[in-house]
Amino acid sequence: MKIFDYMETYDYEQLVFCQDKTSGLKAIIAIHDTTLGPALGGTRMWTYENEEAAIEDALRLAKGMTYKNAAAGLNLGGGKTVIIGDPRKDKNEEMFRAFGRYIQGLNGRYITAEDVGTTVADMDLIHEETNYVTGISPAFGSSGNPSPVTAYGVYRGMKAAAKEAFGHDSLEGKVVAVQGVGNVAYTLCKYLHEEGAKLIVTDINKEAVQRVVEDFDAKAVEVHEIYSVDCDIFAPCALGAIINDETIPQLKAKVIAGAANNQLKETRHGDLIHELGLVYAPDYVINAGGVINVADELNGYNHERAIKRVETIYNNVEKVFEISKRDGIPTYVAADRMAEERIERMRQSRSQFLQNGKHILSGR
Ligand SMILES: NC(=O)C1=CN([C@@H]2O[C@H](COP(=O)(O)OP(=O)(O)OC[C@H]3O[C@@H](n4cnc5c(N)ncnc54)[C@H](O)[C@@H]3O)[C@@H](O)[C@H]2O)C=CC1
Ligand SMILES: CC(C)CC(=O)C(=O)O
Repeated sequence: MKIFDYMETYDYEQLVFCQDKTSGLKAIIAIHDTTLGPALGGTRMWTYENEEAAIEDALRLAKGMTYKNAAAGLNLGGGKTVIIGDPRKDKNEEMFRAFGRYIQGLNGRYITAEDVGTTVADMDLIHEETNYVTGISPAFGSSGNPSPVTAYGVYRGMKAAAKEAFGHDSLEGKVVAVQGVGNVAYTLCKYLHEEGAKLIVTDINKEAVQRVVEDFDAKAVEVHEIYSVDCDIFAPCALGAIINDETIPQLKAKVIAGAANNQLKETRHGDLIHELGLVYAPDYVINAGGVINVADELNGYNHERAIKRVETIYNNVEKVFEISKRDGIPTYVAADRMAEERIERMRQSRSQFLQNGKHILSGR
């Protein structure tokens, strides 16, 4: 990968490599765009096949955060971190504190939160070194684990997608196939079960599967079977790139609505599902609940206010479908358009106060 070419093509601002020999920290912070405000996005810890895969993941996820935050109406830019390592074996206190010092060094350009492979306890360790971290323990007046709120947003967005596909937003009796039943999807399954949906689930972690089978009467299938099961809604809630050439022909669902980031392997897969008439709720629109929740901390956390804002995911998904139908474009393009237009509007309105590159009041 030619890093500067890639950064220039997709307009990335900054890529930071962090290394600490004592703790074993190897982290990559990607900051995509800070037009709307400081870049906010989680820290993922994962065992990447190689360094290039880690860099690519950080870059793709950071860009997704720019679009997610913009589409959710937040005054925040997009960034993300990946830490290379096995979250079950390689974590230690020094690692997260060293990482916290790197974040502090960015002086507020990047604010972190948890993501796959990291926990509230890890965020608390980062917080020992910097205030530019969200989703720390509620004891600090923070919002804690974002996953349950992400799940609520996905549930609301799924209802909006069901309305588009089936004419009403009730999920009672609908069969939902859930791929990956970790932090977000466990709570999502709870909402779906409570509404009377039937669940088919899979996960590489057998204990996680057992939990939803027991708690929510879900039917378990093998990992490779989840794409082809008879269902109304496919909810990808594990990792990205699962909408691809191999999986699309297998899908029986009419709706795709789930929590995973970067669900489309390539943009052409978004075109393909559109042509096939599938109703796709774009990933970063439907899974914005967690970031909306942690972003609320920046104003002094208020749970009710945050949840009210998460409710708007329903309307945002509806808006995407409207733009898609109005302009005859796939929903992923409609979502990008919605986000890009907001960023551009804000860029323009800010420039009203600039003359020759300097602010007209402060002269800076
Ligand atoms: N946690 C949050 O608040 C947010 C999460 N997301 C995204 O949602 C997705 C899920 O996040 P979490 O629930 O927090 O992560 P998690 O790590 O708790 O859950 C993911 C689950 O997927 C399973 N999994 C991994 N590969 C699999 C495969 N090939 N087939 C089946 N299952 C597989 C894992 O075993 C795990 O149980 C991720 O893509 C994440 O980036 C997006 C927005 C916010
Ligand atoms: C987990 C969130 C708080 C932020 C994030 O990184 C995301 O939405 O993907």
